[in-house]
Amino acid sequence: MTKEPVAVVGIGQTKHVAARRDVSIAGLVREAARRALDDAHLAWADIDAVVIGKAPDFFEGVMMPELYLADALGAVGKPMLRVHTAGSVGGSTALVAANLVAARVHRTVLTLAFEKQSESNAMWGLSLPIPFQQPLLAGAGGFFAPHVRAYMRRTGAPDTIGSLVAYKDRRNALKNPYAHLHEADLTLEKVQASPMLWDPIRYSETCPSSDGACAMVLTDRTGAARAPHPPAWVHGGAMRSEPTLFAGKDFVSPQAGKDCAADVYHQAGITDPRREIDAVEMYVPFSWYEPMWLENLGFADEGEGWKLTESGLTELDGGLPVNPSGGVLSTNPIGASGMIRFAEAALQVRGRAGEHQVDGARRALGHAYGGGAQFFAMWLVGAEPPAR
Ligand SMILES: CC(=O)SCCNC(=O)CCNC(=O)[C@H](O)C(C)(C)COP(=O)(O)OP(=O)(O)OC[C@H]1O[C@@H](n2cnc3c(N)ncnc32)[C@H](O)[C@@H]1OP(=O)(O)O
Repeated sequence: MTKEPVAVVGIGQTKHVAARRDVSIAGLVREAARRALDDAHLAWADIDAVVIGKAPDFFEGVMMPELYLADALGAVGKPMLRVHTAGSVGGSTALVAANLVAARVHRTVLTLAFEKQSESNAMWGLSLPIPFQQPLLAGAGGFFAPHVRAYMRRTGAPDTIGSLVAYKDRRNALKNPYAHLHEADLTLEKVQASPMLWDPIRYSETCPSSDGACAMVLTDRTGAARAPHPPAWVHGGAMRSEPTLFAGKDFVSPQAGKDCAADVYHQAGITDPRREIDAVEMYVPFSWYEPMWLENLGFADEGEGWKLTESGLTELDGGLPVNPSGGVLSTNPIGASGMIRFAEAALQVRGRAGEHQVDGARRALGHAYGGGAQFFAMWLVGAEPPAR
């Protein structure tokens, strides 16, 4: 039996900020969900199931928050499911929801991901005291900085690349009203002069810690036909995982990421991603991950990703715009960040991205990764229904 085509008919985000002190976690998720329903012109009663995701409970210090969120998300009396794959969870959550529609288990599913990091401290939440480990592994930046160094050494990339990415993404964020950081007076020189946090990652080359939520309404062909705005259609979606550490693990370009991208392209009939994909929302928490993922996702040959960044190809008006929304570098409510990438890709092909719209975007890739670069989730969405 063929799969049911899956359409994204509703998208909602909160305005991401350092601290949403005016709402509880329940209030935060409800705000995003309400906006997604409004976009789809649907009511809570139209939703058959809810799939929710967030990163580790350690981030807010609230154990299993989903246990009390059913009411806020209109899920009382309906199936509700939580997904967890660390930082990639927003992407995996959307894929689990999409698969429920594709398998005809449910017709219309609300999917949502969130993080309210102001209620904890992600840096120290991510510095787990594992016995016999070197003690200076401070936060995600401390973990990923050596892999960035390895990339620079392997490729000979000049040390200006990271600042070019950061400057681009922060300027794109100025066009996105939901982005956390709006630094109108930032210059490339200021990025390059910002304090070094985790060598070679500077303050302006790292993501902030954000409070935020993102929600989407996914539905079948019948639901899409009733939608008030053009839907985004899922052409391919995949997840892959690998352990944090194993002999031969390539931290610069993990095999699981390559395999995940290849699977998505195969499902979507993409043979030349650089030319066939119009916009990419890629999970870049530290700026150097843009050239690294350009290679991992098959947009550039190994060792060449930084050249695409340097050439301006990934700018909003370039041939392959990367993170038109401002990306994770401008907004990082960790659990929600993967879903924001998926949602922003969908906004692009729906033609509803506002000021950060990529002209004529017909196919876009949403990408998420998490853990020790070990969980990957991606989807490719299009303006037209899938041909097969
Ligand atoms: C899979 C993954 O997602 S891996 C990534 C996981 N996430 C991280 O590692 C988070 C990395 N970031 C951090 O740890 C912190 O944001 C730091 C260290 C960069 C800054 O720490 P703090 O100064 O304590 O940040 P805090 O959240 O209190 O924010 C203070 C102000 O600085 C701003 N800010 C925070 N980070 C940044 C940044 N990188 N660049 C510019 N401004 C920033 C905030 O918006 C806030 O401004 P506001 O008061 O006007 O809203």
